[in-house]
Amino acid sequence: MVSGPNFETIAEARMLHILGSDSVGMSTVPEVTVAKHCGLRVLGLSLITNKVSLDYSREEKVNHEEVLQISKMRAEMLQNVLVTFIARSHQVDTINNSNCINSNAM
Ligand SMILES: O=P(O)(O)O[C@H]1O[C@H](CO)[C@@H](O)[C@H]1O
Ligand SMILES: Nc1nc2[nH]cnc2c(=O)[nH]1
Repeated sequence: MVSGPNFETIAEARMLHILGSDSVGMSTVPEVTVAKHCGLRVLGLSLITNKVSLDYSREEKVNHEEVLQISKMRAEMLQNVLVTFIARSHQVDTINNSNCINSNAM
């Protein structure tokens, strides 16, 4: 994680890569920290929107417009992932609750 608001420099990206990072973001970790502080259970999902450059000779730079564009392109797919996840967790809860009722009845 980098705190932003700027994207990581190539040196920072290289350091993160050497430390074993597969991806980098700005907001997930602070959001999870606040959510846990408030006693919430958290499921983190990250959409990877762009490549991070590790190479000084690479011309392309990360930009916020690209992040927004890819996010818009993937919004429906993410919505489907979430709807499926919520529906399946509800099924698991229902099965777990019915097991509790059955075992209580014995
Ligand atoms: O940490 P993530 O969700 O990648 O968010 C960061 O990425 C975007 C930068 O384009 C900004 O919205 C910033 O908050
Ligand atoms: N730190 C960081 N956050 C991002 N959020 C979206 N793309 C990026 C990125 O390349 N770096």
